[in-house]
Amino acid sequence: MHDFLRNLPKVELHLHIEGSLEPELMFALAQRNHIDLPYASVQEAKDAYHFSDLQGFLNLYFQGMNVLRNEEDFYDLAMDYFKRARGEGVVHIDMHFDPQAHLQRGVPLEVVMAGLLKAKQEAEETLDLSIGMIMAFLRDRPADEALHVLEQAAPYWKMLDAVGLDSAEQNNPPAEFVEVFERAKQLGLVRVAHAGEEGPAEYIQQALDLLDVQRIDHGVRCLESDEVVERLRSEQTVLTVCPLSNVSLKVVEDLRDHPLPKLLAEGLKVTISSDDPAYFGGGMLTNHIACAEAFCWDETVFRQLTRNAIEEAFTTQERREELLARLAEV
Ligand code: HPA
Ligand SMILES: [Zn+2]
Repeated sequence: MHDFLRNLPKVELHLHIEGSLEPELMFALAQRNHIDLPYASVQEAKDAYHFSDLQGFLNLYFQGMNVLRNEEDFYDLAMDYFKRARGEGVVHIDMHFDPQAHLQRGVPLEVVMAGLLKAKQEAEETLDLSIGMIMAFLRDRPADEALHVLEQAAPYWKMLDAVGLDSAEQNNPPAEFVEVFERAKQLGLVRVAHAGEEGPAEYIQQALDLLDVQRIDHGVRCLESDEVVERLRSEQTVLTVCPLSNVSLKVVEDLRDHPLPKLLAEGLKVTISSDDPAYFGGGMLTNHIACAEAFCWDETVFRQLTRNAIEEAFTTQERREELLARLAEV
């Protein structure tokens, strides 16, 4: 099974590139940029990665990314992850990034974009990896600020595959971001949103109705509403489920209690991603192996999940067909 899962042409639809910052690279960048870290060693950083909820994680996530200052740092961050993911058999990644988290620290959007776009181009040319770009807005910051960032990103609109919505979900409903997402739609940008991770099924409904999203990131709490499940099933809206993330952030107690099998049994379009692999115990392969063990899934299930992800990946029709052909050969 491990060999099969490694060889499976895995497609990751839900990955925060800032959450791929491994402690080793954090230390290297801290040294390069003369920044003091709150950890004495790589091991001490790893030991701190125990969370009781999403906010507990976000505090360390925003602190960790403080070492990212220059174009080269963003390039190194992304290339480091792309190479690691490719080594695990990943063939496509839709990458969220959080401009506001960098702008707040005085890092210009141009620096972020230049580093990430350079890494994307190099990965696509040399690693047999395709990369989608999702510019995410922080839902615990004012919607006005998000709108301003969207306008500021005008030189990059053509290079974005979608806009997203992330960060602390509870009490920050999609409804607050209607204007921002309407503007994105007017610009021809696809929309996605985190919903139903810590927040209620109602937020999934809002994301679909008010933000007109094409994907729901996480979405596991849809099971609390028959109406929302029916809607997701009939529209075959893809859910980007992140199993080890949900365990780390205590959305579920244990992977064996995870609603993934139930989501599949409900006929929903489920996929598997790693979310923030440096913080949640591993990347795509680790997530797949953990699911195989927890749910005793056979190859058929993983083929279906991978087919779902390929069909929904932000890439060309030609690349999707190529990846489907590769899936058929495994
Ligand atoms: O899992 C997450 N949820 C919400 N926001 C995030 N930003 C990075 N990771 C996450
Ligand atoms: Zn996420």
